[in-house]
Amino acid sequence: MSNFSSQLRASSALIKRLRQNRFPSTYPAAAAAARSFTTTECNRPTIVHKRSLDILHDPLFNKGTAFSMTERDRLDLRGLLPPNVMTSEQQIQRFMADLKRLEVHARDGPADPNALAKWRILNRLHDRNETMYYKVLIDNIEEYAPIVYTPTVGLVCQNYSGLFRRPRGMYFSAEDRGEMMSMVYNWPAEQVDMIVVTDGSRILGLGDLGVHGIGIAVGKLDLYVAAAGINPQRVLPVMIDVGTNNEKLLKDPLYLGLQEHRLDGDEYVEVIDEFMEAVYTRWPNVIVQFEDFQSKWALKLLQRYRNSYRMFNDDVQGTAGVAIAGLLGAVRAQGRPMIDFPKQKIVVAGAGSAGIGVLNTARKTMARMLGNNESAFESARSQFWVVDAKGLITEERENIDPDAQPFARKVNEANRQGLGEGASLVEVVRQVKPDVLLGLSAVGGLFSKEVLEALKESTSTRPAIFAMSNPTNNAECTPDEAFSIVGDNVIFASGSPFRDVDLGNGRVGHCNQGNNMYLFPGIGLGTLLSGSRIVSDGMLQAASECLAAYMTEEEVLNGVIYPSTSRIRDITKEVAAAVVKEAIIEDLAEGYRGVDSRELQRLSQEEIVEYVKNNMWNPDYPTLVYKED
Ligand SMILES: NC(=O)c1ccc[n+]([C@@H]2O[C@H](COP(=O)([O-])OP(=O)(O)OC[C@H]3O[C@@H](n4cnc5c(N)ncnc54)[C@H](O)[C@@H]3O)[C@@H](O)[C@H]2O)c1
Ligand SMILES: O=C(O)C[C@H](O)C(=O)O
Ligand SMILES: [Mg+2]
Repeated sequence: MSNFSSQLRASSALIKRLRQNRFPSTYPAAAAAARSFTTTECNRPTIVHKRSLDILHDPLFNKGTAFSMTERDRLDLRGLLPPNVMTSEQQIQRFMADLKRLEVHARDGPADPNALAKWRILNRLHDRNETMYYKVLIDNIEEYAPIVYTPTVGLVCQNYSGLFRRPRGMYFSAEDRGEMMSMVYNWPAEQVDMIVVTDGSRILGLGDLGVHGIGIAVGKLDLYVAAAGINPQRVLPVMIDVGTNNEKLLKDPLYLGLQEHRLDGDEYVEVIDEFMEAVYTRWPNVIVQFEDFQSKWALKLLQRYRNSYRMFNDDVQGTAGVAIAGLLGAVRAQGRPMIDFPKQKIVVAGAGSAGIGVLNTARKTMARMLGNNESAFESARSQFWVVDAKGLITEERENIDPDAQPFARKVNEANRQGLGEGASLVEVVRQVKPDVLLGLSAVGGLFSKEVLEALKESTSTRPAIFAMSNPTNNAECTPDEAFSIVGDNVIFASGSPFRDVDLGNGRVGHCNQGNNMYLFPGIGLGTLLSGSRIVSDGMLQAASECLAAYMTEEEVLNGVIYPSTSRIRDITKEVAAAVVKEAIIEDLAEGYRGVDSRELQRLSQEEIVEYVKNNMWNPDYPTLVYKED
């Protein structure tokens, strides 16, 4: 038993007795009992008549991270705050550090020097008035998605210790093992539709940010509300804090999470298992989106849970769908039919959870187009050249990651191309002359001048560059670099938003945002409204195909392969409808609320879209009626 849990257990008798203090002081016996715990009049406990979130949301009683563990147990706060208990001095230190940081960022900070300041103002509104917050967000989504979501959300996570004011969501820490099944009941909502959970181990391309990664779950759920119309009262951001391997955070006295190295192996899996069991016990219909788990666990956990729970991994599956839609758009932009996709030579830089997700799905998509059999699947493999931190992956690679193994080039194939194990990205691009260069490496500037110069020799009439790593500084190249070095004709997409490029004479080099935000809200909403117990490959494929088909011929020929963010609510509705339809076709749809599976089966395509639309929450004030308990 850890020191922490033994302290807790020893204090349980005391907790029970202190609970008596809730009696009003007109009860003489209780008042006397209360007095027996106080030494002087001035530290006599304050009587409160609320617990849980009501306490945190009441500025009169809220102590934030300074609630002691015994107080957290007494007031049903366990799990509603990050695990590290702070002193009031530390709280003030964090606040002051944050205040000063704003000045620093205003002088020489990120591209939008006011981004963090805007985030704070929006965040305060979020804390005060949710309906108004989402109205502002929906009505100005193009302007504020980059603030509440990528890229600013990355900066928010990096500075979370200073930005933290009120908790949002739940924290399950390694110290909560054995308690999660009861802790979930500390969350006040009877119904939860969407959970986005992270363990903070790989936040965007920023690495292990530990408990501060909760910001990413909050940002994703903001899009669930704004784009998919999930009711904000039914979303739950979750941080599973199993420690951090970020040495800076481990040494930082102001870090909000557990200051120990990450759990690993069976111990780690047991924590995630316990969390999954707990949330599905309380909310059997919830959908859990896994977000920003390091690749080491992302793929394993997906395989572990995807056949028994309603869950998906956004970085693996959402990203793959968005990338495929973009890759098909790039084929169309060359004036060729989508069915020519299997002829594309694709160099992928990055073989982590996102890269592997894209590779597997792209290969399957090609195989389907080539006849959907074993030999089609085998021949599709040869379209990909995969480069990771150690260079080109071939079968000669020692200790090759099993997930990357299917994409390792045969040695003789590589040699024929003048390449060998570990060849550099620039060599690979020079020799392969690919149609597409796709980056999910988290390395900013990886598509250097040399690499882009090499891409000019592409055999494609219109090469495509996907610099998908986030946030902005981690993009493999900028659209300016792409258009100026490779040429005006290039198709360009990046994970984080950039401005379009002025090519002169009124021509525009379009910068597409190739981000999984175009799919995950629709996948979640479609799964919810279909009532499917799992998120099948077919449902994911339907989502991706819907996004691919959303763009008109004229748009793609102009280099526009993804919709603008201003259309995100519309595309999400369409994607959700495609997911519902596929669930019906696969006989997975069990219905939602008053609509059962038979009724769903009778709906026409238009009626499915209407059904989705009618179930999307809108930011309008409801009429309020008061009733006594
Ligand atoms: N646009 C999107 O929608 C989207 C979605 C998911 C992930 N991403 C981004 O993708 C990036 C990677 O995510 P991940 O989970 O796969 O991370 P990861 O850290 O697991 O994988 C990174 C991969 O890049 C490789 N790499 C590192 N240095 C390299 C180099 N110099 N050349 C070539 N490859 C190199 C690594 O070997 C590894 O295979 C992150 O920046 C993330 O933000 C973007
Ligand atoms: O969060 C994003 O913007 C996309 C993606 O999920 C990522 O991890 O980079
Ligand atoms: Mg992610």
